[in-house]
Amino acid sequence: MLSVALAGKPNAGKSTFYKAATMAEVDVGNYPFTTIDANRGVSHVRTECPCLERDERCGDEHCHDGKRYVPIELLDVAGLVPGAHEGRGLGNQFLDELSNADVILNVVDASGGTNEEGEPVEVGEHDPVEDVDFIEEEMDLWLASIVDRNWESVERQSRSPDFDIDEALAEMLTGIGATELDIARTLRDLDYPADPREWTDDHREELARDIRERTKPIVVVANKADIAPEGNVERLEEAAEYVVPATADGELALRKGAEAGIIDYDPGDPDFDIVGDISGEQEQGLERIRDVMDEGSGTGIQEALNTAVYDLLDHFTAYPVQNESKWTDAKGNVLPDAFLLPQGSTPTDLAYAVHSDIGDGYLHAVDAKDGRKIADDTELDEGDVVKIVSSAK
Ligand SMILES: Nc1nc2c(ncn2[C@@H]2O[C@H](COP(=O)(O)OP(=O)(O)OP(=O)(O)O)[C@@H](O)[C@H]2O)c(=O)[nH]1
Repeated sequence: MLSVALAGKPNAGKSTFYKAATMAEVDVGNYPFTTIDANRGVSHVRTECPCLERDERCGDEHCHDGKRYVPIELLDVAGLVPGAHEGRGLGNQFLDELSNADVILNVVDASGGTNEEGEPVEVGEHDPVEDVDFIEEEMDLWLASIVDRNWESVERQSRSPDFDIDEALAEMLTGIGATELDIARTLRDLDYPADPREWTDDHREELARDIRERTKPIVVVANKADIAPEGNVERLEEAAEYVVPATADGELALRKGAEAGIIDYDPGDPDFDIVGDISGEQEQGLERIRDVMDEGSGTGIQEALNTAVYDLLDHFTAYPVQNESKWTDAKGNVLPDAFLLPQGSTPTDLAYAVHSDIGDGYLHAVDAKDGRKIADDTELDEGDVVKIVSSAK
């Protein structure tokens, strides 16, 4: 499962985001409990279900009337303060938790109501743009320290006649999610000496920064947009490439309201309806949330997760089925599974995502939308429904 990590200063709203995004709004068959442990839970990205192209909706728990929720893992990493990579506030332990993440959501307090240490100050007093750079810097320095710690070993290996720097670096960095391809691409972009003993600190820092950018891309969540002074969100949008204005508090209130049957809302909806009895005070609170939703893409929580997975990681959703005309599995469930795959994935990749035996026994695939056989090197697309024919049982 893809893994998305929430990072940021203390009090930026990570736990609120996490609570809202892992609430059991949609139960997904294989993952009945949304919380795996205290700070690791199941959340979802939202996409359009292919059942919208048919007369009937799938009607089960992961599809809400054509809104399809596909599981991902969400990690809530405790607040990071400047100097985290040197261990300040247990920061290096927390940074290590990012090793498993495929993409980072940097939750920033866009209201400027918390200082660089995450302590409360007057709203507008702190410049949230600083919090964009600081997380990147701490992550870069954390990675640089991993490279430093292991450099002696690379130097030692370099004395061997069959030394290969790509392999040595890949071995060092697979733990933080770097592949040999990431390393090869990074080394192609860097100007560096062939002998590791001639590398300077600058070479190592550059390597760390480049690998970090490749393996831990960042979406900035401009949280507390409901109370952010004018211009703050716009300045954040200028400071980083991917910025999503959000209200984590707002999303939590909406999900709780939906659970209690007071409001009609599905995660990621651009708006909500009040359908139950509520007090004047509650209504005022909900209208403030609506103001934020009107400005951006809903509360921003679903949008942030979707941006991370579909835009930054460049994944798409494919649906394997066993019966290509009914789009069902052996038990008759319609579109029972959805898989997130990187762009460029083929039917064989989908087969392997389903199960390694299905992948090993792959014979051919059929596009369930038109019933035609798909060439093995076809790049699948968002919403493809595919029957895989495999010799595996
Ligand atoms: N106004 C407003 N307040 C928010 C929003 N999201 C979270 N908060 C508040 O911000 C405070 C901090 O939120 P948390 O979720 O505990 O922050 P955190 O980043 O997890 O903090 P640490 O656990 O210390 O790292 C709480 O009082 C939240 O209610 C929001 O969208 N708007």
